[in-house]
Amino acid sequence: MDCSLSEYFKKRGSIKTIGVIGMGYVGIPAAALFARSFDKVYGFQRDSSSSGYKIDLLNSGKNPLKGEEPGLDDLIRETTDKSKFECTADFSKISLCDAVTIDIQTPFLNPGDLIPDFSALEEGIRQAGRYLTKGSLIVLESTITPGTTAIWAKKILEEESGFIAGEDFGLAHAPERVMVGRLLRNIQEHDRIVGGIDDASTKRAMELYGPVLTSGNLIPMTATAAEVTKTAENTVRDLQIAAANQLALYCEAMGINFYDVRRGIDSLKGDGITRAILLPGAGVGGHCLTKDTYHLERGVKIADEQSVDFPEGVESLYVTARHINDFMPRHMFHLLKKGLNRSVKDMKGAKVALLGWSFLANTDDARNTPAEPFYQLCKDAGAEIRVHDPWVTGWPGIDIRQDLESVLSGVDAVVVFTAHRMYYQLDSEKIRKLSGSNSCVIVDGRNIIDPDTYIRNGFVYLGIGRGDKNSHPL
Ligand SMILES: NC(=O)C1=CN([C@@H]2O[C@H](COP(=O)(O)OP(=O)(O)OC[C@H]3O[C@@H](n4cnc5c(N)ncnc54)[C@H](O)[C@@H]3O)[C@@H](O)[C@H]2O)C=CC1
Ligand SMILES: CC(=O)N[C@@H]1[C@@H](OP(=O)(O)OP(=O)(O)OC[C@H]2O[C@@H](n3ccc(=O)[nH]c3=O)[C@H](O)[C@@H]2O)O[C@H](C(=O)O)[C@@H](O)[C@@H]1O
Repeated sequence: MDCSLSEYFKKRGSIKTIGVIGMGYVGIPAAALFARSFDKVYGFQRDSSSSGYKIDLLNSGKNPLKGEEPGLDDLIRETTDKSKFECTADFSKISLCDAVTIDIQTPFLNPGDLIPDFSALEEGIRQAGRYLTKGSLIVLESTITPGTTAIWAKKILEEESGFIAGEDFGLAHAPERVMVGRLLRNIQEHDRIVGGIDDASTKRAMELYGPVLTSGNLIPMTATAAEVTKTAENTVRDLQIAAANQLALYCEAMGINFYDVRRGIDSLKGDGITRAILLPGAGVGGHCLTKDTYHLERGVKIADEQSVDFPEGVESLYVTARHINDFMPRHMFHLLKKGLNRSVKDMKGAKVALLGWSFLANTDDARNTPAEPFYQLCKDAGAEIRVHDPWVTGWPGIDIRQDLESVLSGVDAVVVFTAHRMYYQLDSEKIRKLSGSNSCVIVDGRNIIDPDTYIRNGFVYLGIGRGDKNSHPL
């Protein structure tokens, strides 16, 4: 009689060798941290044209991720030097692993139809299924539609392996909660949601994640609850940002300073009073908040439980929040137009400096950057737009420069899209001289400059949420 899954795990003993599929922003730090706590980690990366280069780079001890990631360069060098972390495209080595985690991208090509592009994820899961062994554990870390682990992934793994999940191998979902710029710290310090398809899988997954946590705690639940937790926490964050963006648009319309209102609202303290007025901005980008709402919405739609009881004909609050956040680059375009009108210049032919292409400060991650729709609006309106970013060195079809002075020389307008550290040092006098204009427009999408300094220096200032300054006297 075949033993139970728990007995398989017991026979195999403690987890020693781990596989991580997908060497990206999540997989690389995850693999490096596992390598510090366990005997051996294989980083599985398909040898694709866009990412295959990472295999040799990582094996030479180098970090493919740019941007500031404290501790990651050293950890990669240390673990590869000790041959504890090895990157490979040979998926057969999955058969050597006691546990395999999957960190592959899960984008939506067109959120409108709620169909995610799971093609890459499916390929990775099939590879895992092909080579997994009895008594191993498979953990999906990618952010996925609720219901994916226990239904879709389970089916594929069983098809490929001929084994049964929950009997021959463990299966769980343990979502990553990292933020670019603090990847290592977040993996170690955030509480870790661990959701197995059964108790034995959950317990085994806790053995996998426990050793890498420093201050974080393990939070066990079911696989589907873990999927809802992850997609919902990003959905709620997106909603909070949309609330701040909508309030900022109202403050602009009413001629008041959003940041006065925010300080006022935050002053109300006391039991049970919680509030988090986040920050309005030029838009919401990244690989997660732009898609996880749609994973949650899809999860509700495909769940075979009873249909959701919701007000007739009312759009989901969460999808409305997505629309508000996706509107912000267009609002930035409206502010720019207003500024150029005030400095008696046409958008057509205007020279515009766009500062910041990445979606987040001090990183090279520009996926779903809100700067792109803004760039397109300006181009379609006939403006000549130049892009600066200190971290993003290339983007298809966009000339991104690292020389700020060349981007600023002779411009009619400067638009701040990303709060990169270096932009806090922008000098209004220097920009005025470089632009050569006595009425240069400056649009602050991240509240990083002081309006009065620029207004005193002859700029036409506009800022998100700054209704008190956006119609200042010239
Ligand atoms: N980037 C972030 O800050 C966070 C991302 N996540 C989630 O983690 C998942 C991964 O995201 P990222 O690491 O940012 O994506 P990424 O695009 O940076 O990395 C994915 C990696 O997997 C590789 N890959 C794709 N298909 C493969 C296959 N079949 N076999 C082997 N390798 C394959 C890609 O070449 C790439 O190197 C996504 O679901 C995302 O939503 C969750 C939290 C934070
Ligand atoms: C619930 C939560 O905090 N989720 C985090 C989020 O991190 P992410 O890398 O997407 O960065 P983020 O700080 O949410 O910023 C996303 C976007 O939103 C914008 N943003 C952010 C905060 C704010 O007050 N206003 C604002 O406009 C940022 O400029 C950026 O363009 O999504 C990550 C993910 O899931 O990838 C997740 O791991 C992180 O913990």
